[in-house]
Amino acid sequence: MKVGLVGWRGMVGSVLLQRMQEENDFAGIEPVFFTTSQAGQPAPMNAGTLKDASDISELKKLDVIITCQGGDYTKAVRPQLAQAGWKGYWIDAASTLRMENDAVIILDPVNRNVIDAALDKGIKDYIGGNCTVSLMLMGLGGLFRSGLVEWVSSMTYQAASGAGAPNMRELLSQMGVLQNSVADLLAQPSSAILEIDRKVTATLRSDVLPTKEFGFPLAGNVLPWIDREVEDGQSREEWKGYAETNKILGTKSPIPVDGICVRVGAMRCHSQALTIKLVKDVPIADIEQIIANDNQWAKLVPNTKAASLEGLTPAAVSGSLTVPVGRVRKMKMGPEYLSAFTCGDQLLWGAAEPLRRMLQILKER
Ligand SMILES: NC(=O)C1=CN([C@@H]2O[C@H](COP(=O)(O)OP(=O)(O)OC[C@H]3O[C@@H](n4cnc5c(N)ncnc54)[C@H](OP(=O)(O)O)[C@@H]3O)[C@@H](O)[C@H]2O)C=CC1
Ligand SMILES: N[C@@H](CC(=O)OP(=O)(O)O)C(=O)O
Repeated sequence: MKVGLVGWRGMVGSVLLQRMQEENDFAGIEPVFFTTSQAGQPAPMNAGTLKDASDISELKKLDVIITCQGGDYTKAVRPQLAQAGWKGYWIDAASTLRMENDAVIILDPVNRNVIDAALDKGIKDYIGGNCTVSLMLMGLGGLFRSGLVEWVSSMTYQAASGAGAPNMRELLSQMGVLQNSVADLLAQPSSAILEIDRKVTATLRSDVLPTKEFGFPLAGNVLPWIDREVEDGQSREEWKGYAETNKILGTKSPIPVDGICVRVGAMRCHSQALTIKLVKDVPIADIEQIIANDNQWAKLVPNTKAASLEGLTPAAVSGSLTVPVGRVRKMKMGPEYLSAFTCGDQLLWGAAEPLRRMLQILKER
């Protein structure tokens, strides 16, 4: 199987490559590495030289193309390949094709049935889902698939990495500038906290903080809008919650999913606080079993202070495939109202992992 890799050098692509190497996914495939900017330079893994990612005649030779290059690349190249009669499989991290009728959103621990049915039908485009949606479903897919969810409100706490590598750097730079602005006062245990706070706030509001990427301070702040405005006052990130969840699950009658998506100063893990309206009163022990037994990555965290602070945070989860789900309890609104909190690495299950697993599914067929 000849597999083309486009965007392997970027942040998502590097995580993908690393995971493919860890899982020995290169066994049985012939990788061909592409670039939009460095054609002719040596490819990784001694795989010859980098090919031009806009060269349709080279791309046409491939059985599978995996791209993490971004939506503009998808928009430019996928139609040209179709026009050239290419019949291979297209596996993509970008959102461009997700909602197309002849594309599937891939998250195989949750929707392997949908993926298999699409492969049987001859569908060729397999697209990774939005990170927030994928992470919610990795944690709580069991509840959805057991038909227990009437609706979900998801309030997110999304990491800087979702906005890109330069944004992660900017967050850290902002943290450094804030710390420096009060370093002398912090060094004196007797200094007044309100003086420290006043200086930090002045720095946050000044133009000394680097804000080229986010446009605003993220360190010491939260940003209650992600992506562009769509309709009804929603952000596009919030819109994806409903659209992509239902497409991934292949629901016949859509389950309402809505909430507010917020950027916070975490590095690469998205967290979400969920209010779930169940279709009926289900004992909490049964709910915990459904969550814990759904897939090998979802991990139930006991609803205690110690366990939550130990295991249900970006600091605990970063770099791991585990998707902890905790704070599971019935809410005061009534026995059908469930709260939960989940956290996951948005570059792994939120981006790279579903892509490499899709390639494995193709190899098995
Ligand atoms: N960031 C995220 O959380 C998620 C992103 N996605 C999708 O993946 C796409 C890529 O995202 P992301 O990986 O963050 O993008 P990056 O900006 O990290 O990488 C994209 C491309 O930029 C080029 N590039 C230019 N300079 C550099 C450099 N110094 N180091 C590395 N690459 C460089 C590379 O292309 P070349 O080698 O051709 O020059 C690379 O493939 C997004 O557009 C989005 O569609 C999907 C889910 C989550
Ligand atoms: N929008 C996400 C990251 C991302 O790339 O999402 P999508 O794959 O749906 O474009 C975030 O900012 O956290």
